[in-house]
Formats: sequence, C-alpha cells, structure tokens
Amino acid sequence: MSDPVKTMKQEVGRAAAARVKSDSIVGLGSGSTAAYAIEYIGDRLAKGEIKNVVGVPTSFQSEVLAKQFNIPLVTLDAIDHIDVAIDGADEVDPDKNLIKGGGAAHTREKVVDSLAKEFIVVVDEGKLVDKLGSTFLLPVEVIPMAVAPVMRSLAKLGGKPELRMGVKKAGPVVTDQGNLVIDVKFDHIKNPAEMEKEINNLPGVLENGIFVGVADIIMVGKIVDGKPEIVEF
Ligand SMILES: O=C[C@H](O)[C@H](O)[C@H](O)COP(=O)(O)O
Repeated sequence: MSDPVKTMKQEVGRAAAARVKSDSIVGLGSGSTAAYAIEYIGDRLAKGEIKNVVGVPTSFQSEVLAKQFNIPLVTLDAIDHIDVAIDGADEVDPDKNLIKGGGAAHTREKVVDSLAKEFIVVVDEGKLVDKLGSTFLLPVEVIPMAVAPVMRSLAKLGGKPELRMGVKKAGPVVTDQGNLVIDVKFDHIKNPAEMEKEINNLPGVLENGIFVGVADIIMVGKIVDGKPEIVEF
C-alpha cells in the first residue's frame, strides 16, 4: 500500500521542479521533500526539457543528491544571484513564516533561500500550523563550547531546550559546519520575527530555524478523495 505522506512529498516536490526554467540558478533545498525536487530537476535536464541549469546546494545531503542526478553545482562565490530556491519546511504558518532545520540544515538553507528571487516552499499538508512551535521543536545551531550557556538562556526565554542526539551515532548530531543543534520546545511562538532575532543575538548561536519574510510561495501536497492534489498560497 502506498504511503500518503510520501506521495504528497513526491507530488509537491515534482510540481515545484516543473517550474524551473532553462538558464537559471537554482537553490537546492534539504530534506525528503526537496530531494524529490532535486531528482526531478535532474530528470528534466537529462531529457533535455531544460538546459543550462546550475544548482546551489543547501547541505551535504543536497550536494550528494545533485551530483547523483548530474545537476552542475556552483558556490556562492561564483554567482551574484539565485533565480529560484526550492526547499522543504517543518512548519508553515498562514503568514508564510517557517520553522526549518529538522535535518540540521537550516543555517545554509537560510543563506541560500534568502538570496533567491523566488523561494518556493514544498510541504505536505501535515506541516501547516496556525502558530509556529505548535508541533515542532525549534532547531538552534550553536558552537560546541557555548551549548550550556545557550541552553540556560533559551530556558529563560520560556523554552525547554534539549541537545539533539544522533540516531545511529553515539553522541550529538554535528552540523555541516561542525556545530551542535539544540531543539527547543516553545508553547507557540507569539512573535516569530522577534524570537528569530532574540535567539540569534545569544552569544554562541550561529542560526535558528525560524524563517520570517523569506518564503514567497508555499506549495502544499494534499490527498483529496484518495488522489494527490497541490494547492498554493
Ligand atoms: O534541515 C532540514 C530542512 O530544513 C528540511 O527542509 C526540513 O526539515 C523539512 O524536511 P522534510 O521535507 O524531510 O520533512
């Protein structure tokens, strides 16, 4: 039996990839939904449907996938703009604010997604929330020596912080930058813009997973009457 969440991710990833045009620079997001978009961009290039597309990866994962699907890559040193970025999210509110970083990739993602002229977010409908922080813990990337003081500061801000541990690794998750991730439970984030700045101001914090005013289009994969459908806002 097919997995409905997988189907929604696949459909929405493909629908976003179908919008990529020839002669463009594309930000390649991280996570399971963005992975489908990367695969489909590679497919379209291989079939000659689009030409002269280069990608800017947002993580080790997206770099590996892009290479696997023969998408030429560039670094930010070599370009002065990004036409479109396609990336997933862990939560999306009605104002297009996001929580990202479930895969610990939010720091590079924020750099790349913010530079894009158009940032398309691809999610399944389970990611839609009224208020950020409703279902997902907020990821905060921290340099290793500052973990203890940052955890205390996050608790003072009303959060319940925990150091993210590896699943198959004995020890904490290490980011692509060599840092650690603190996941913080907040009972709803009232003012995402303020919270994003406040957390990033803590000494030792590199970046947190709140994205305010970055997303342009949210594409949502749904299952309606047993069939996949895409809606956007
Ligand atoms: O760090 C990971 C990223 O922010 C992902 O885009 C996010 O976690 C969503 O991933 P997925 O599409 O696998 O749910």
